[in-house]
Amino acid sequence: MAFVFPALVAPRAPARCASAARTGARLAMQIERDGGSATADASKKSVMDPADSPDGPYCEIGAVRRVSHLRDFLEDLPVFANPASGREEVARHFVANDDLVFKQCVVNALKPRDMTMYMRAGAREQVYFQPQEVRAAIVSCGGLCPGINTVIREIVGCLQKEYGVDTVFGIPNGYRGFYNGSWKELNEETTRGIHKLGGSILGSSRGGHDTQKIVDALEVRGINMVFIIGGDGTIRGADKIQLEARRRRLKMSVVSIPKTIDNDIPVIDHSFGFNSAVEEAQRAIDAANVEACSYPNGLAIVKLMGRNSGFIAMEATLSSRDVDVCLIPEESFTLFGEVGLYNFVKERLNGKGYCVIVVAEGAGQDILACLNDTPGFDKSGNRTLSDIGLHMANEFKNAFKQDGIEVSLKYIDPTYMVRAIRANAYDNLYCTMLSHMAVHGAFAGFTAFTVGPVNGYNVYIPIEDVVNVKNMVDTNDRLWLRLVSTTGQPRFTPLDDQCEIL
Ligand SMILES: Nc1ncnc2c1ncn2[C@@H]1O[C@H](COP(=O)(O)OP(=O)(O)O)[C@@H](O)[C@H]1O
Ligand SMILES: O=P(O)(O)OC[C@H]1O[C@](O)(COP(=O)(O)O)[C@@H](O)[C@@H]1O
Ligand SMILES: [Mg+2]
Repeated sequence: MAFVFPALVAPRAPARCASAARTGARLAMQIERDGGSATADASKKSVMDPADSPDGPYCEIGAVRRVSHLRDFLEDLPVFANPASGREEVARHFVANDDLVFKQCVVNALKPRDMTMYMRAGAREQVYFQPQEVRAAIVSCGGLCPGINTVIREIVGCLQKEYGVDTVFGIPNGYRGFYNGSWKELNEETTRGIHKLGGSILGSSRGGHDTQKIVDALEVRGINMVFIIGGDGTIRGADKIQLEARRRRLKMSVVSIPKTIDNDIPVIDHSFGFNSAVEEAQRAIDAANVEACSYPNGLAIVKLMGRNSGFIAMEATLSSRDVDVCLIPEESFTLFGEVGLYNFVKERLNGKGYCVIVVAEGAGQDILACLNDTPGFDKSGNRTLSDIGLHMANEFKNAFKQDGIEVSLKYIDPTYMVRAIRANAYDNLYCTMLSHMAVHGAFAGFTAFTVGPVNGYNVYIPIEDVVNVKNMVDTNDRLWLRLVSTTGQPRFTPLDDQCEIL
């Protein structure tokens, strides 16, 4: 089978391409030989000369991000036909292991292209589990996020309805529940209607990850598919579980379903629940706007979640358009001084008559760090944040009083209200696709992977690609620049500091 990419016109390749076509062909063969668990590592970049391309137009080959397969450490693993093979309407949508999705889809024909490719997610023709042997477990960890229940429901639904699996357990209260809690059987009945609920029917927690105890519990109960819903911390925990399962040579697919309200997981387009959160955050901004414009010198501050990444604040601001200033962790600011926020607020009150500020909870932590002696940490080891919104409100209240200016100041903190809602229609659909893809990946024998959309296509991503990098707002990107042009906010840092940051 030829390994052919959709034609992508690019400049004629330089001389180094002479052996590249051979490398490409080698890569194609390797993928084929491995039954599709694509084996090229990230360093294997190569370029195919147009003259050598069987397809005519120029194409480039390389950098397929490999997803681990159980066969990598278990020899002679039996392979079976997908139980849905007999259903023509399903079988025609089987995804081949050499179907790939480019990470970078917008290219400049004259510039080098990031050739990273991910394996397209979806049901495979060949599977490595028989439905009757599967014993699956689902756990949710870390902070809540709209859509967790939809994910739980859809994993159960896909396992049981699409593949005919009997046994699916729900693990209570996060990682600790594997070894310290009563597991609950999940099925159509116990998951009916849960996609309309916020939170997680399984419960969640921070801390409590004990790799040995978790894998012991999984081994004792004969679990061979583990679906782990959680954010960056959870994914690091999932990585440890899969490594230990591999060390013990267990036939166990460990699958991460990325969850975060903060949208801080890299590679994927955005995380589930984020859309619902932005929608809900706007309600708080609406309220702030009404309060601010209804009183003389109305000033409203809305604090939104976003520990290290200000995506919710940025997108809620951009979609609301009623915001004067948006502050995110990615851009430092000063409250006072010539270029400080306070002066800008005064200008808006003088000009427009009122002012609305949106602040992500992780913004301005450097300002607060000077006031706190020792930083705190939660049970997962995340630094606990001081309340920047409240601090700003108090500081401004005092400053206005000192300046003899009467203001009507309202501080709105809807953080948990934004996080605890049910998923909206968009996220319910997103979670459905995501969960089904996770199940298909596990049945196909893949492990140590996470799943999510890249350029709109669901793909399987090696866990190692997402564990140590955070997705953050790029303040040089056009989305942030658009926000700045909407709000008209300047940089609230002295020019010297700006140079340092740049
Ligand atoms: N480095 C790590 N190794 C193992 N487990 C971890 C690690 N970091 C976090 N965890 C576990 O993952 C779970 C969730 O992590 P947390 O940071 O609270 O939320 P999130 O996964 O949403 O980022 C917790 O049970 C925590 O103990
Ligand atoms: O639930 P807690 O412990 O109060 O934590 C709040 C934190 O959880 C989050 O909502 C999400 O954090 P995680 O995705 O890491 O779980 C952050 O935005 C916020 O800082
Ligand atoms: Mg986290």
